[in-house]
Amino acid sequence: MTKVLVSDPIDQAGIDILSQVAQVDVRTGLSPEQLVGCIGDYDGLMIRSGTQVTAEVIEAAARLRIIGRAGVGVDNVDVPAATRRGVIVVNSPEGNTIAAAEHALALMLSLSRHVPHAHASTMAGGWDRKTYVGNELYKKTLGVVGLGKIGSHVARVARALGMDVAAYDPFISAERAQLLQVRLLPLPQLFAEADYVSLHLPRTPDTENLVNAALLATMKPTARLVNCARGGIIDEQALADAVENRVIAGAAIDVYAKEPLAADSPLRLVKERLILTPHLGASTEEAQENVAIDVAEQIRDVLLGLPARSAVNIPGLTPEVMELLKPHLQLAETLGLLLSQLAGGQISELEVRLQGEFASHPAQPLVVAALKGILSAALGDSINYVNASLEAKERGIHVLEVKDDASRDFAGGSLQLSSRSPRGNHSVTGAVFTDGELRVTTIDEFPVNVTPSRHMLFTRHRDMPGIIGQLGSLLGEHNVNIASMQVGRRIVRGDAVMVLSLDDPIPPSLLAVIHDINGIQAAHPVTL
Ligand SMILES: NC(=O)C1=CN([C@@H]2O[C@H](COP(=O)(O)OP(=O)(O)OC[C@H]3O[C@@H](n4cnc5c(N)ncnc54)[C@H](O)[C@@H]3O)[C@@H](O)[C@H]2O)C=CC1
Ligand SMILES: O=C(O)C(=O)COP(=O)(O)O
Repeated sequence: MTKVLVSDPIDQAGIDILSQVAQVDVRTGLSPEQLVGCIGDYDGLMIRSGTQVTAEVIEAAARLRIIGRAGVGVDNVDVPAATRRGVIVVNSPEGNTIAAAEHALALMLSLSRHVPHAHASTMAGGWDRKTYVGNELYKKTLGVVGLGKIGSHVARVARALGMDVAAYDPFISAERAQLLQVRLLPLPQLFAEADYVSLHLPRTPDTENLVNAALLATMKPTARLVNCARGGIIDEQALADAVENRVIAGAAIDVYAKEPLAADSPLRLVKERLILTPHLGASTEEAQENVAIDVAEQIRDVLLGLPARSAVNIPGLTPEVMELLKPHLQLAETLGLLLSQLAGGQISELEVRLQGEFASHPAQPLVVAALKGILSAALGDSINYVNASLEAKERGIHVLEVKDDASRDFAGGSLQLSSRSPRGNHSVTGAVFTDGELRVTTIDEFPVNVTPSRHMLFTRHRDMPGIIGQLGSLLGEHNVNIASMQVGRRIVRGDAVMVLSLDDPIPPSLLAVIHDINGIQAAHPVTL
């Protein structure tokens, strides 16, 4: 009997769809231990943001074929662990967009007119018409950080309210911003100019604590901050201090670094000018019906052997073709992520070259997997195999697909990604060895032979005595353990590349020191 576990509150419409193909057990509020103890009985799992699907849970899920996230963010799912186990992860990229946008706007208006505090004061018997004098949004400047689906809708409504809208989004083209009648600004300028800042970007290693004490201090003392995106993007202690000390005029927060928000959180001590809601951005009847139906249909389809339309980690292909291409898709995505970090930002052209036996595979899934890897730094959970091509097109990435079956560099063929960007051209090549292991075989013009690992460091340098030793010693001094090291060069004492697989991430402060080593021309930390 096919069984599906629903471990967070899901609209009945979704339960009804699942019941067409499976026994559905609704068990919310499970402890991590309880979830690990029961997940082995289930073929499908449906969640929202409350359930933590850890590697331990996935390890225990012997029968699990699909995890359905009824919403956008899958940061509560160990997606790499699911992919390694061949468990499809799907989400609903658009089902709660309007709900989240409207909650951000509701918080902006509530902040401006002190609604919650005025309500509490009146309910307590007060009649205070002085303390709660507010401000208008009309003709004020809104700064949107992350001009994606939700950020774009917030911008549209804000403009209808008579606001001037600016945005910071390093991955959005000027044409798209112009279409939305939004000015693109660098982040520091946006925070300095805005009367309101609203965050609508994913939580990624690059956005962790993006809004810190220093950035908050650049805001106008009359400015207000709203976060309906993800916790962890704002340093919560810094925010509590900034509101308490009137560095900014107020803030409204819906999401938190760790949820539920701790009882002793510094945010709970701020009595005025701060509004807190318990992750309600998607909590409307309409959104919950949307996401429940969207994801339940995908779970049903996958359990019936059909492709999923919003697969986060595996393309919408039949499971049989998937099984055949899985290592090749993982290689393409890994090379894409690697290339995006070597290119350092907006890629304008991508060539995907299928060489040797690779040329016999369908190209589109590999192109899509490469694009997913390239865009994953920008889009986090929102990028998947279904929307990667569209998102790339919207970001002005021109894709070239080349099949070169004459190439004989590796028995199983190889895949080469080459990029053009304002910061130069780069290329990476990889192959899938007979044991199924992925290998990076060239970086730019240099031959290497590296197994991708979670933390890596790539350097371009002059081939000279001592440089390898210096880098090794420096990493050791900062407790960064080297798993493997490879040097690629064309001529002795010429230009060279070094590839290190690391057990630990490179702290930003260490990267600056690495750049200062004599002979180092470039250094790129990569997290896969
Ligand atoms: N509070 C809630 O209940 C909800 C929260 N969310 C969260 O809202 C966020 C946005 O969701 P969507 O608009 O659907 O995603 P989206 O993918 O459509 O838009 C995200 C945008 O952020 C941009 N971005 C990525 N890194 C950036 C950076 N470092 N600086 C500036 N911009 C950056 C991307 O280019 C993209 O345009 C997601 O993190 C999602 O999890 C979504 C729904 C409900
Ligand atoms: O869709 C998202 O990313 C959300 O944050 C919504 O979270 P929820 O489903 O309301 O727990």
